[in-house]
Amino acid sequence: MTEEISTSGNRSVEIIDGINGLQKVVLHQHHGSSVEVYLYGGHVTSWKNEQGEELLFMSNKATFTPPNPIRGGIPICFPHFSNVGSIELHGFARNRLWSVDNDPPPFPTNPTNRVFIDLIFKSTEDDLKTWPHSFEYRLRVSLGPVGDLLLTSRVRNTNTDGKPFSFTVAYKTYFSVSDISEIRVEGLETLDYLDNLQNRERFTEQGDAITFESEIDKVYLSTPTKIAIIDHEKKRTFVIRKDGLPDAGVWNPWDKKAKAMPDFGDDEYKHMLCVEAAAVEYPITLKLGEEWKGRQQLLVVHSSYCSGKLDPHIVC
Ligand SMILES: O=P(O)(O)OC[C@H]1O[C@@H](O)[C@H](O)[C@@H](O)[C@@H]1O
Repeated sequence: MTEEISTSGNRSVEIIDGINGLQKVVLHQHHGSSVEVYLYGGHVTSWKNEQGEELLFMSNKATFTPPNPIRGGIPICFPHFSNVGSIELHGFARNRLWSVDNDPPPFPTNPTNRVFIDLIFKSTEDDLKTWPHSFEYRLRVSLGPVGDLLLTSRVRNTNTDGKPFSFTVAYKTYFSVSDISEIRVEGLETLDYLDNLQNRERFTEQGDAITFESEIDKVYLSTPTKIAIIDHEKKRTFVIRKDGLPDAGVWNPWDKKAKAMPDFGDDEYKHMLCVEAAAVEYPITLKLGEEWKGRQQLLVVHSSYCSGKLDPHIVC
């Protein structure tokens, strides 16, 4: 089934059947970049540049079979990130069916030259039994004229009992990298982090860019609004720009954990890195009718990118 939502010039938004018949929305920009987002999980599963190269990692063993999460792309962790209380790891939003939101509340400015889709997720009767709060989670997925990917989340408290609720949230972004041992991440040096491999104890990072030689599972706290992932071999740098998401998870399972994961290839850890724009340290509390907004923009710049300067417009 194909449903064309809009076309303007060479830009288009279509809904088509994806893997296992799960519906996906495909956004195309006029110069050839594209994005795919599954209604299952509101999950961005593909982001391609003008040359058609995939920029996100997706495991060859990923199952697109509800109720399992999809291993790769950008799962949305909500109403909590990580393992808290009785709810499943990383919350239930990534394992539920979202809908197209045909009449979202307006944004302060209308995007020009962008293609986008609005999705909405509300909890099911079953979800209310484990997390008894009504909410509307709206997600706009938007592809820009230079191929940048912008995700905007808006969460509103719609609790009929008038009670506030608190949540944590993350865009668990799996970046595709040439070789993890050659990757550097800039923007997290000297920051405090919680180490999930050491009972979430708090430590302070050294002054150098982050490099990778073993398993990592950390949440960096109060991070800057820009983080760069530098991949020299691919001659490209991902720049994450974020708003409303002060923290950043960094995860790679490395060899032993990779082997233990049924939906992940033994060697795939070499070609992925999760950097997760998040609000974790201080949960967000919303009173009835209040709304929270958090944005992540992903850009790719060439490797002539200046080390130590997080401005993608500066080329050395
Ligand atoms: O296998 P999942 O549920 O997608 O989670 C994978 C990893 O996700 C990371 O974000 C967590 O910090 C890890 O602790 C976790 O193991």
